[in-house]
Amino acid sequence: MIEFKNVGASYDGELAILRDVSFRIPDGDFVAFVGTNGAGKSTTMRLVNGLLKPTAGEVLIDGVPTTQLRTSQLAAKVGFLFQNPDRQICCATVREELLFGFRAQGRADAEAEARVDAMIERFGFDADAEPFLLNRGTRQLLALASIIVLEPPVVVLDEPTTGLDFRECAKVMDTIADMNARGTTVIMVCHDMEVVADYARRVIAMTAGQVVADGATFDVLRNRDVLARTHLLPPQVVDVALRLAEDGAVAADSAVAAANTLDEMTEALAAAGANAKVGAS
Ligand SMILES: Nc1ncnc2c1ncn2[C@@H]1O[C@H](COP(=O)(O)OP(=O)(O)OP(=O)(O)O)[C@@H](O)[C@H]1O
Repeated sequence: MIEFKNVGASYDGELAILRDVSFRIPDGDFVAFVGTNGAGKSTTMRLVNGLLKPTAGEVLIDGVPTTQLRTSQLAAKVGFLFQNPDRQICCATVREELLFGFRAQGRADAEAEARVDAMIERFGFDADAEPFLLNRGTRQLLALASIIVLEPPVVVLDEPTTGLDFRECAKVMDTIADMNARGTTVIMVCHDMEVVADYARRVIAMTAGQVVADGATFDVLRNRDVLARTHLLPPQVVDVALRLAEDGAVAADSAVAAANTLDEMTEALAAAGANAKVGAS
């Protein structure tokens, strides 16, 4: 469990970047932080992994304040994927890169080697390839794999899909969803509302260093007031559903107005079309 209790944060000790931020993330949750540039999302991620300590309130990991945890204890609990994979890639080969975390934790044993081998096979990596010569998507996957291989209970991902094409994005996100299905808590910052809609179970929306909404993904993404305050566009299917209801083209309580996904919208429109045909005949 990750808990923020009335957290404040500052980089220079004077200017408050976060103000009175509180939330709880239970084990196994999949939470997306969304909001405008500069809202404080990355700062929140740095507080979760202990890179930054709060200037007010407390950040608790399994009930222990991050101020009382050593860096190695924090690293064992929280894996962190930087926005730019090149900030964490540092080894000469893919295999070395995947072993790096084990070496840093002093446990590069036979089990570590076996897990690294399994990871290489799973992603189809070339074990001897030089990481910096790989394309951007593969470097991002390698950075992600080097965290997953350590099996931390919590992963924090700062914009994991930035700069990836559609297929790379799906591969990275499906890997993250798979980790979550096996029990890993996932906390990510994401600017792509389609990705958020497809994968996150919960959304925390921030603006100007404060939380403005925290709830089930579509409760937040369908809330016009929250969307306006955070300058976010809803996912396209939600946008169509909301507009049709707002324009009076469909009833506010209809299945079309309630559709959140492409499947739900297709089904609702097909059913509405079938009804119209029955009515016409
Ligand atoms: N290392 C730093 N030193 C000083 N100020 C910083 C630092 N990092 C971020 N800030 C400031 O803190 C505020 C919040 O930044 P943060 O990166 O947390 O926002 P964000 O919501 O993640 O934005 P983005 O979506 O652009 O990444 C911004 O005003 C930013 O300029």
